[in-house]
Amino acid sequence: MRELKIDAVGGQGDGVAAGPAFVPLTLPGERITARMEGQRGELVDVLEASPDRVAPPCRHFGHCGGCALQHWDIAPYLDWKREQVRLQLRRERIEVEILPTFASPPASRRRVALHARGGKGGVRLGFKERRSWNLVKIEECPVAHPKIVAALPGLARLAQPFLEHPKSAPTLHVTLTGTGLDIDVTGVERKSGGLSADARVQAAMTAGEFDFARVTLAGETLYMARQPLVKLGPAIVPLPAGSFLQAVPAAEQAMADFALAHLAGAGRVADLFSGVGTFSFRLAQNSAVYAADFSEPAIAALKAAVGSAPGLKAIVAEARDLTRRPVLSTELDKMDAVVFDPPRAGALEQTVEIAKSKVSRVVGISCNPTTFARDAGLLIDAGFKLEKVLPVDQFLWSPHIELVGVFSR
Ligand SMILES: C[S@@+](CC[C@H](N)C(=O)[O-])C[C@H]1O[C@@H](n2cnc3c(N)ncnc32)[C@H](O)[C@@H]1O
Repeated sequence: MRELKIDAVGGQGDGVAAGPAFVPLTLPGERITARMEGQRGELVDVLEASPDRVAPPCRHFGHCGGCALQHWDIAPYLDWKREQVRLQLRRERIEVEILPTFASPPASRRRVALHARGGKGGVRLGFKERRSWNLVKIEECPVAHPKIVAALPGLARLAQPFLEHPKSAPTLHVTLTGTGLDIDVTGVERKSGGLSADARVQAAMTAGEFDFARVTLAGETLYMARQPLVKLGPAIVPLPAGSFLQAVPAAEQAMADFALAHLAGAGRVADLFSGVGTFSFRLAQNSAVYAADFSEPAIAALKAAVGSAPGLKAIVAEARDLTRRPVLSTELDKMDAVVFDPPRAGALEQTVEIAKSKVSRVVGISCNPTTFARDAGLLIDAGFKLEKVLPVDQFLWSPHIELVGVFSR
């Protein structure tokens, strides 16, 4: 057992003391005791608590790996997220105005991935434990939308047939859409014939009983009462199974508002890594849009939704791998602006082309400040100024941070 003084909260959300020693569930300024294993510790006791320590709103907090920072008052927690963005940008020697973090409200997350395990007491449905593969059975979740929380008993029933093979470890990817819950199940053992006919029927019956919109098995439709639809700006989009969707509608809107404010008056905009058109449809209210993403189902859904919003400017969408076949600088020269929103790995190859082009306005949206800082560095070297950054707290009480940065030259 060691007594430690916590100096800061590190990038993974753990308290950090001299050494370094990392102790989860602690806060800057606290004196604590911890049981240490190497550099990692488990909190035993808080001897002197921070004035910013608050009672966590969820009874699962501390065990559940979904949240790391519920014990921190919201203002210092949001400042810490902003500071994480500043630190990552500083590593690339980028100094920029960073706005206060946009805060997603509790109970607003429309997407969760729930793991299911069998056992003597029946199906357990929940999230992974902190630093373990064990499962915490979830009965409440202050982050998820109440309609998802209310559906937990039905989702546990739905998981049952997917556990028929002892090697299956199903994950239910649950999305709350405008027409009800859309559930894509992965982690089901495919050998020995895959899911049996009986299990498929049982899953479909349960889906009907609980009025789920659709159930798919790694993208294959097992049951569909209604096409899952999402409203993205002015458009209504048929969501492909297992498709990417921003986790919190309010955060999505904040990102879109910030991006669009920078692009006023742009005649043509390229929306790269467009997904199903989260930003494309909003952009197309004022600008002609070229959208590209390597997911063919996402591009098909985007195209199918164009007619749902009258009065939009032209939208052209293309399934394209932007790592292997980035949109070339010569193609981008015909655009007035570019929006890019890549996965965690960033958009190195595509950014090189943006940098070489004549485009003068760019918006970068990212779920990884480290790769964003790298890509931003390339644009700055090519004469862009990173004007402002908006940190977005889309994954409340987790260490994840998203951001939008606007560039001009
Ligand atoms: C963070 S999501 C953003 C999607 C969309 N902008 C939105 O907000 O809903 C990243 C997108 O990048 C796409 N993607 C991943 N790797 C890609 C690649 N190599 N080329 C093109 N698109 C890719 C994914 O299909 C996904 O739609």
